Amino acid sequence: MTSELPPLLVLGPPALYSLFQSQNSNKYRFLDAFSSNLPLLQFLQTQQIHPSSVRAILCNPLQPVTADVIRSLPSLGIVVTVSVGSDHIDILKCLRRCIHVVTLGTQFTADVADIAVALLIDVHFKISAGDRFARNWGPCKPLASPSGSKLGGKRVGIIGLGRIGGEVAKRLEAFDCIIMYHSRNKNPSVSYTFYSNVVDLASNSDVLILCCPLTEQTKYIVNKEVMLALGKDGIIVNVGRGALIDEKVLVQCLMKGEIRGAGLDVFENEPNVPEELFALDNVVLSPHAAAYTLDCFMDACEHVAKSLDAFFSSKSLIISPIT
Ligand SMILES: O=CC(=O)O
Repeated sequence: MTSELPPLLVLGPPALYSLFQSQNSNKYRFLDAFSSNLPLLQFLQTQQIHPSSVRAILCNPLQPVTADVIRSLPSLGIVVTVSVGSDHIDILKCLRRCIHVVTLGTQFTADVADIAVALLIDVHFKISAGDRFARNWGPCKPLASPSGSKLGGKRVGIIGLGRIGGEVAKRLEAFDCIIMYHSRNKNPSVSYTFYSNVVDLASNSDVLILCCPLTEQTKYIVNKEVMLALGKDGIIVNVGRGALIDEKVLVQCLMKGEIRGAGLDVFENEPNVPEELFALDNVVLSPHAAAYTLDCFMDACEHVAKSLDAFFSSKSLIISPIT
């Protein structure tokens, strides 16, 4: 009987948890609050669920777990997010209430790093722009302007040399790029040049790749000054979070040619992408899908399943450090 199963409140688009649901429909009663579009308490009422019987939330970055949500659920004991980042969760409120917050560990690292490199290659070599051109290639049409230079030898500044940033660095070293970085702290185990100041990193880079978490300190870490320091030949790639960049300024810089191009997997107000970007050939857009592979989903499901099993059977949890 599904009604005897523990309720699992799902906040986030169904695509991201449907695999988990298909594997665990005999363990939990899935309550899809995201698709209902109703306020939470009203939604629970329609499901005949008392708020105090909800002990677990499964979520992802597309729907915030706010202080209000947490307050509405007096027995909440765990929030599991199908993401590495936790900026969509009111962590302080969870800490105060002793609610476990479980994020992913390394499940998405390799794929996100691959996509960061893919976005860079696409913008630099104008692959998507060339694709659009080739589809309408007529006999008298000149070729679109070529890419300026080789990728090898480019100076790549990575902002956030954590797990993903480290993998991006490894991949781009194989392309003969020169790696430098900015992080909270200098990493003594790497020989890449460290910049404690992002403007200095940008002035010495041809490419900036954002791989850091979104926090109060990193919001708009790439602002106008940083973009101007990177300059008109510079490319920005963002696989972190949209609000790491001042998006309005980014749009202006791209339109005015104050930077050369951008590869963006994340946006400030997802799912809204600034429309001005649609007409620009120097931009490659991706719908926050860097970890959208079946392999990633399977690994993530395993981690989520273990965490929820441990919680509901009162075993100790595998908690990834919150970055
Ligand atoms: O955005 C995706 C993640 O944080 O894993």
